[in-house]
Amino acid sequence: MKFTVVGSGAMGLRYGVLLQDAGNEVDFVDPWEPHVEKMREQGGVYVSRDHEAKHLVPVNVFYPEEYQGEPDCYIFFTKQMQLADVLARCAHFFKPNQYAFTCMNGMGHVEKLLQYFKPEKLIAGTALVATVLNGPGDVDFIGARGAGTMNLANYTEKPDEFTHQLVAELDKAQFNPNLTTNFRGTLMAKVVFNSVVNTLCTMFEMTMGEYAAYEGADEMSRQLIDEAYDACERDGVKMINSRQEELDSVNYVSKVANPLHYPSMYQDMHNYRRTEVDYINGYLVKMGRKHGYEAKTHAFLTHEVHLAELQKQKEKQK
Ligand SMILES: NC(=O)C1=CN([C@@H]2O[C@H](COP(=O)(O)OP(=O)(O)OC[C@H]3O[C@@H](n4cnc5c(N)ncnc54)[C@H](OP(=O)(O)O)[C@@H]3O)[C@@H](O)[C@H]2O)C=CC1
Ligand SMILES: CC(C)(CO)C(=O)C(=O)O
Repeated sequence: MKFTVVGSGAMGLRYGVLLQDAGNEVDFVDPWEPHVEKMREQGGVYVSRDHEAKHLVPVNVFYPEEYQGEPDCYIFFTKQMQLADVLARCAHFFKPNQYAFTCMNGMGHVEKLLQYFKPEKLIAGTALVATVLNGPGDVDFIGARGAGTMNLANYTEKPDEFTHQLVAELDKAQFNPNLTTNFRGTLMAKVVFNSVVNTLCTMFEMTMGEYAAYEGADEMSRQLIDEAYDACERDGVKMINSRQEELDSVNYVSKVANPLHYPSMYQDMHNYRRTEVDYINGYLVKMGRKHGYEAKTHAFLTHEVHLAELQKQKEKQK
């Protein structure tokens, strides 16, 4: 299969490099100049696994404006706030027969992708794998090969032949894909997960393992999960997990799978960048408000993260 990764940061590289290893043709598109220039200069991207075995993997990398490839499927992995701009810069090479696949965190991307791709060509999911971009041209895949899991669903909730081929390729690349026919329920499960883990680890500058080891963590997680589910259920989302299963997932992924990982939101804050909080906790707040429900803790946390972003901006200017 032929893939083009759009947004070749940490996760774009993880999906692209492993699909390339599994025998697919993969191109990478990214607008971040230092990153693209570094990969061109060194002849690829340096890939480590859990900070070890750093090696160079050759990749074909392009700026949006110069790209002319014709893949079967695009894989989108920008940050939520970058997507609209990146899509506009890439629009010249999108064709009506091509598929769009993404496992970005948060919500907001679906509507933007539907401006460029037909509903029957859109497949979205979630990835329970941790990846860190150490800097331009240098990525670290956290966790043993094949250890992570992911869910995906068609926007139409009707898998076609292409979807099954995509699942087979993701399986060969050891992403452990699970195809569902519940689009919003699948995506919202990860939003709820991230609204707990990403946000709290960012605010308290701690790893997922440190958070989950705190004796009050279950009570905190449960409060956020309950509010999130109350908002989702009012909006008619059929959640794929029960509230208890969601809490179990927070604990398993934090304690067993990735205890040493600082979630991607922490990495953004730490690097003085904007976070995706408006698309995670903020999204849940808006969803609740549509139905007269106030997800108070999520609203408070959204403000807290924005306050911390402001402080980081001041720190950067010093
Ligand atoms: N990382 C992870 O473990 C996971 C991430 N996700 C999700 O995947 C999507 C893509 O995230 P991810 O792959 O982490 O994105 P990255 O942070 O790796 O890259 C996205 C963009 O951020 C900017 N950037 C990244 N690193 C730096 C740096 N050191 N200095 C300056 N700018 C930098 C660049 O764009 P620019 O210069 O324009 O800012 C880059 O193109 C998001 O929705 C995320 O939530 C989902 C599961 C796990
Ligand atoms: C926590 C994690 C890795 C999911 O496992 C994630 O989604 C992130 O870091 O943003």
